[in-house]
Amino acid sequence: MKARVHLLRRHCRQFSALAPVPRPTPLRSLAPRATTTAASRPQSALRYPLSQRCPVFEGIRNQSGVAAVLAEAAQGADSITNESIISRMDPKELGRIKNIRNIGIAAHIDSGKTTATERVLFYTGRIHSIHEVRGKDSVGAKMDSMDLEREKGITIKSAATFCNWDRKDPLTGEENKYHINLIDTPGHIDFTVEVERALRVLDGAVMILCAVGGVQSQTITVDRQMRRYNVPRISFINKLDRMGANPFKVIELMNQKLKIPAAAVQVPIGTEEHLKGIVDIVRMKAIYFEGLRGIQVKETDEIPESVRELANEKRSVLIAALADVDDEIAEIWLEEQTPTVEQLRAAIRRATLALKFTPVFMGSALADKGVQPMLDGVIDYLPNPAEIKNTALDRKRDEMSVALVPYNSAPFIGLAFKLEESNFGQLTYIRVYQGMLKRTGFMYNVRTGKKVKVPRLVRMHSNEMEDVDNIGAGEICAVFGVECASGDTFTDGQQSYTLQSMHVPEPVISLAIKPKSNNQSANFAKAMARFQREDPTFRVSQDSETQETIISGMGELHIEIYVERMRREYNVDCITGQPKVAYRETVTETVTFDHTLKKQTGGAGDFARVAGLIEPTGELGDNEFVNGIIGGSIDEKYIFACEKGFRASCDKGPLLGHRVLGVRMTVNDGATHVVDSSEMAFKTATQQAMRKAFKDARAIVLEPIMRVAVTSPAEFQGAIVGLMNKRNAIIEDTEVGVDDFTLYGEVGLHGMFGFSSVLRAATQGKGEFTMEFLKYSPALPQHQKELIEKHEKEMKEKEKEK
Ligand SMILES: Nc1nc2c(ncn2[C@@H]2O[C@H](COP(=O)(O)OP(=O)(O)OP(=O)(O)O)[C@@H](O)[C@H]2O)c(=O)[nH]1
Repeated sequence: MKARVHLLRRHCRQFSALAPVPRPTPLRSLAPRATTTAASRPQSALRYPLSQRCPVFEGIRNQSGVAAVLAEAAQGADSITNESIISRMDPKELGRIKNIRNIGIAAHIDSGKTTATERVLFYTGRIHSIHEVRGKDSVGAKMDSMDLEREKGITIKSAATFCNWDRKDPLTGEENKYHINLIDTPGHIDFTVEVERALRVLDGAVMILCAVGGVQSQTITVDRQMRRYNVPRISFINKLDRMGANPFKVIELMNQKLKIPAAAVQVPIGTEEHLKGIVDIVRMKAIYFEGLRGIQVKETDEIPESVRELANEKRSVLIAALADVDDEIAEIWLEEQTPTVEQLRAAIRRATLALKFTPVFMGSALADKGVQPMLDGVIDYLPNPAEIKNTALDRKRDEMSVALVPYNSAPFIGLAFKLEESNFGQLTYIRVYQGMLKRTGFMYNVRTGKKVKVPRLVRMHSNEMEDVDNIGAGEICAVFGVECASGDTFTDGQQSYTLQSMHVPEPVISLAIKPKSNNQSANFAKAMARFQREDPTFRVSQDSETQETIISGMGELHIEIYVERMRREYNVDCITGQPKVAYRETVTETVTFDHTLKKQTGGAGDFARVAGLIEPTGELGDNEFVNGIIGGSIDEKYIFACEKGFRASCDKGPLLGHRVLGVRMTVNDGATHVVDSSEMAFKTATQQAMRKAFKDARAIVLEPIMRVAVTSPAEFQGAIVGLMNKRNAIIEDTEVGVDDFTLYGEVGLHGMFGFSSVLRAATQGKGEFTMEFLKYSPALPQHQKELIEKHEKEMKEKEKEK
């Protein structure tokens, strides 16, 4: 089919460009044929007796309604389709859920996420005036509620809000009030976990791109994250008012660099300072934004002469792109017909939900243009909660994946995806997947087995909240006073289901930290505990030798922000050490060991003999301990001590004292003394054996390799390449734009400390860079040698001090 479509493309493009704008006919059905993870098993699965496949649900066969749907969903994630769930939904509930959208806004730094969200809140009547990010009125945008965010003009924490969008469908004339739960996420890579957790619980997303910057490094990261969680998206090219804005170049880059086909559903009427409005090329209408802050949307059939040809051309491109991903449009095309507006709109929705396509909207949030049609796009093309297949794991059935049913009348299942300390205690954000959450009701924490009361239930509006009595399936809310960890599943106590949590990246840098004065220790400890609870990428540990507190995070900015928050929010000034790279250690060869610990010089002695081998596991992941003892040469209780010794050695590797990755130890022989052997002796013997064998097994130091993107005006190209070469970077790609230059490469993290000031100096403050963890790789031999020598010297000095 695809090949034929390609062959006919040129001919059809011509045809479509000349075709008259079709007259809208009543919309028949906008229901998608396929959804993101829509199951393929047909409903006829119900013909088989349930008890044959799932004894748990034996007896439920005769039940009808919700029980039958739940039983079917419990057969496995693929046993039921979203259409089947929706078709049997109570009409009132269906009416409610069809009008809900849970969406996130994600993009590269400074693309205008917060600025666009501010407009969304204004146009939906949630706020009554617009304040800009770094605006002259010093108020700051609603969603950047922290002082630090307003001062720095960056989003640090994702913020949730909700709003209602009254919409009259232009094709059917149907009027509806849509309830939109919206999460604005930070753009900076150091706060990427905020994007991860938002995407984990949202049903759809708006990806914002800059009309000048195009596809930037962080756009690629966000693209990856959206794919990781199967999140359908619409795209919005912002900043059309900027000099050099070129939305079609951006779409070309999207098609080249992102792994999802994209095509415009709008074209601009003018760009830069001539931006006047946009043309909706699905319905072929010109749209202008008038009145205070563009609040009045004026639509006309008169497309300005200057963009008429462009609009026709881009409409053909849109149809061609859809024909590649949607059979219905492909067929229409092969028959040399032009799809109707209804067919086009339905195809865009189908393809978007099936993750095969992203429709591209455009405008300028700052110039108050294009935001309302983008909101209409959220309604038209992003899924309601019932159109997304959400799954859980059944702990009673070997973690089998089962489907969740977004009915209010189903048993409650929710995920705590974000925690925040507030003046009223811990605030826990929950996405309700199934059933209802009620104020003063009870829920059970699956991890701890504890029953907890829900004393207060709220909807969040940035840092403000609105009390509610209950929250239905498919919605997002927050509860107060519930002790839990981020990623915990809550149920009604009857279910054995758990929800998979989000991906948490490993921290890559760490530094020693302590309060300046001792009387701040209590506050310091409080702050540490809170930050750790709220942010899974911020870790706190204690160095067992120096007793120093070590904090680890995703980058210099991440750590800097926490140190600053400690000062502002807890009145604790801190002294920090130099940032350190989180190196790792591993072995590259298999070696055997046979080690005896023997201290038997009068009185109670120590005796333990351990023998076996250590080897690489083949993956730089968890370490493994294997009990290979046959015949009882080491007693079972001492084997456990051996494992403890091995794990302790892995926490503090023999080369540098950094964590060990990917090592397997097998203990297959040993000896025990009736009197002198003890758990302690076996633990110590294993540690000693590990220390020696580790080095014999050609141990190496691994360092975090970062994926780096550096952008600056083109004149600094040479300087940037020089800076990266000096850091032994592998330069993967360079891009020279009209007047800017971007370099993509991989660099060892240790070379990147202090890079922001070096870059600033080399580019007159005009260069920018982003970096994110890519992988662990062996450090260069010379660097390894230096690190090991330095570590050994420090250890000797410490020894002397003792
Ligand atoms: N010219 C122009 N500037 C814009 C537009 N939208 C936003 N900006 C400016 O771009 C800067 C960044 O905007 P934000 O809304 O903070 O961007 P963001 O994506 O939320 O930023 P982070 O969350 O820090 O990544 C601000 O100075 C805005 O005023 C636009 O449409 N046109």
